[in-house]
Amino acid sequence: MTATAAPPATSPLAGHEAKIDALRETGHWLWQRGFSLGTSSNYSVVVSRDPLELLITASGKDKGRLTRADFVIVDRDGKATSPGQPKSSAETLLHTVVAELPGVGAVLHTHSVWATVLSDLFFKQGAVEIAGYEMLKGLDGITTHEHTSQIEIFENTQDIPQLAEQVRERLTNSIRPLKHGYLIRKHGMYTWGKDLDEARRHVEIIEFLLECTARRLMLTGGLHPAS
Ligand SMILES: CSCCC(=O)C(=O)COP(=O)(O)O
Ligand SMILES: [Zn+2]
Repeated sequence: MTATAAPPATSPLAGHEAKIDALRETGHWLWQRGFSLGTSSNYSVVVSRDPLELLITASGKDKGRLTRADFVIVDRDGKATSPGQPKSSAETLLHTVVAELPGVGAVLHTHSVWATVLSDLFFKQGAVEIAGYEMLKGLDGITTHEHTSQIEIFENTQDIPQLAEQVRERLTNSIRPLKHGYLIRKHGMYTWGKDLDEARRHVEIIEFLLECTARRLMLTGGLHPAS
């Protein structure tokens, strides 16, 4: 990752250099893994809780080569906190809706091949069901392989406010709230964590589990995810 100029002292980004560089390094890592190719994906960290403010990637940037200028500070409504900043991610509201949850410090959106394919293959079932894998224990709060995780799938849309409201309803659902992450059909994955390290771990773990699911289907020749 190449060094780029620090934001000027008058910029709303001033003082956030460490978080910016951590997100830049995250983008480079996700790009290397093939999870954030080209301009796909977006990433955010919470920089203020009350009022809620996020540091988020600007829209349309190559995520493998983010510069220190490729970031925006937004409020809970997804609006830039001051004029003159670049346009924030087109999916900003999908970050703010998750970041509103207490305990969330970072949100990562990726576009891996396996998440994209499985989000379509399992769309009619509503979720990818993942059960019995030791690697499930890499997800916050899971302590045994004897666990079933449902990675829910939302239909893709360009109407991000409407999708954000659907996600909000599922995040706050009292019976079975979304945990760890979700998929958007033929699009990608959202995951989050208490901080950037945990969100990165969740990306790795969920991607591993999705790849296991997909490769198992390919080897066994059928859509029998629970068998
Ligand atoms: C070729 S990626 C299409 C847009 C998208 O899904 C994405 O994740 C990146 O959008 P952004 O506005 O955050 O650059
Ligand atoms: Zn996307």
